[in-house]
Amino acid sequence: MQSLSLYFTLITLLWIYWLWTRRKFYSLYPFIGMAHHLIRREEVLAKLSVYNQMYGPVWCSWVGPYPFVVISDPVIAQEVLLSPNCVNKCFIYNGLDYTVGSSLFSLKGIHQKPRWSVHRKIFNPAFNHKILLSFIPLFNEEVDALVLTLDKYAGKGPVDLMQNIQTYTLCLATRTTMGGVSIDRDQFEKTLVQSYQSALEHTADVVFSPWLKCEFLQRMRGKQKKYSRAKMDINRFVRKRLRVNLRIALTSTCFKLVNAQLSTDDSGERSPDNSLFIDIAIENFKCDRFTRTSVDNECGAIVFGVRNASSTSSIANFLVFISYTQAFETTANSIVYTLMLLAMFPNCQEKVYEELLSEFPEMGNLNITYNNTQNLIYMDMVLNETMRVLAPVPLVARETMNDIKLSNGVTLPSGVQIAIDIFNMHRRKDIWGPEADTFNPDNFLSANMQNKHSYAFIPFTKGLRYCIGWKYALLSTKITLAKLLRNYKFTTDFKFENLKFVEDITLKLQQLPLFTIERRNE
Ligand code: HEM
Repeated sequence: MQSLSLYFTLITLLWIYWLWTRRKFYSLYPFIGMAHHLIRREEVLAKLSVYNQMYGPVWCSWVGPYPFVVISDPVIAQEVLLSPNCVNKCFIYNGLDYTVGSSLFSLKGIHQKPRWSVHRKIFNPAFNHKILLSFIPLFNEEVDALVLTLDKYAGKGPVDLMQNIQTYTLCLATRTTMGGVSIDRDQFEKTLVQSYQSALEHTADVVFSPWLKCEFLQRMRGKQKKYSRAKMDINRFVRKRLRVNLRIALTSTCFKLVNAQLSTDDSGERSPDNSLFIDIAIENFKCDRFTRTSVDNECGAIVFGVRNASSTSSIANFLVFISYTQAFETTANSIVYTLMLLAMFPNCQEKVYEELLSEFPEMGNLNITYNNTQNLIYMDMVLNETMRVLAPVPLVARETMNDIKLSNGVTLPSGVQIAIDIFNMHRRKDIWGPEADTFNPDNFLSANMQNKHSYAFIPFTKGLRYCIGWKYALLSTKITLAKLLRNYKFTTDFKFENLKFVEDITLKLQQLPLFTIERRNE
């Protein structure tokens, strides 16, 4: 017996040695695979890049017991993103269900209960072109308020823009998804944006280090109080807004019923393709297609990702995550990162400014229209290049529901996890040229885009589960950038080469550069 266990120990040690020494596996450890790389989030993207160089654009490893295929090849990414067998998100997103509650972002499309496709169909109309156009006056109004705020910093020392821009995009997200009522910006700035930051930090912790769901560990790290205060603030705010909107909706239903008895005229009714996100959620609640929890989760998630407070008492229940991130954090990041890159590459900033001067020759409060945004061709190139070189969501992940046969001859069995490494795919030198790692808006000249695969650039992903808010994000970002860059010049001492990236579900910078802002006189 003793010699048998000695024999097995020897075999195991030899096996570990073999894995260790073979170049192919030299850093993918047995038993845990690449799980240890997820703990230090500032290393994830750089490590994936090393593995991509070693194994090519499609390779496989393990995260604990889960087989993980990592893809940075546009052709294979397209096959995965278009496959109905890959519509489910990977197990890592379970961390979101834990903190946010299930929302469109993490819902599954499993065969018996295709909840994701049902919710997606219901919400698509809230993001249609007509609705988007109706938001333009509100976008203009909010940027004007932002410009007033930035005036305080013009001509003064270096400033951190992120807090101001996040407050701004949070106001926008709230007003456009939860109804156009005006917002108390001071309250947003002092409490909500900070609460959101804490909540987001906690969500990233839970997603990448699931053991941090343990309340005891949170307490040991001294973060429990901060997180629960954040969740209370956010929950209070969302519930207040929901209560007001529900009250208005239910009152208007009563009015409609009374009116219907008095007359058959229903001209006051809002057409279904002209409804806000919250209206759609509430309509579905009234006709029993959504539960009250679904309304809470979907509205909370689209703005904040807040989970139903009564459903669980754990510290992380209803914390913030990704759709909240989607609705305003990714948008805020894209705006600040574009300003940052233009500050680092002043020639590009001058080209944007010249384009803006010819579109808006007059100084003062601009009223930017949809047509104006369509004329800003160079601005489009700059925005695309920002999202190429700094992919706002660097990784997305799926799980196969059935076997799927890829065009490279590989069959992925059901239950395999797939990560699409958008960050490194956007920087592949064989696709984007030898300067792929630097910022050059000319990459998006139509002549340079002609021979590129349509999935080589996917900041909002493509395929079945592409970002529902992509047009909203692009339009609001363009209007914001146009007003800011027409009014101010941005500079920074920070160098592009010194940027260090953190995979925090969205792309973060280890150190965010400070900006100097100067008013333009022309
Ligand atoms: C620059 C801004 C944005 C970027 C880069 C972005 C990017 C993305 C990406 C990459 C995904 C796919 C995630 C995955 O497959 O795992 C996604 C999904 C999603 N996004 Fe966005 N997003 C942005 C803004 C927004 C906005 C403004 C909203 C809402 C108003 C939004 C709502 C959503 C939702 C609900 C999903 C899940 C869709 C589904 O699974 O059917 N996003 N986004």
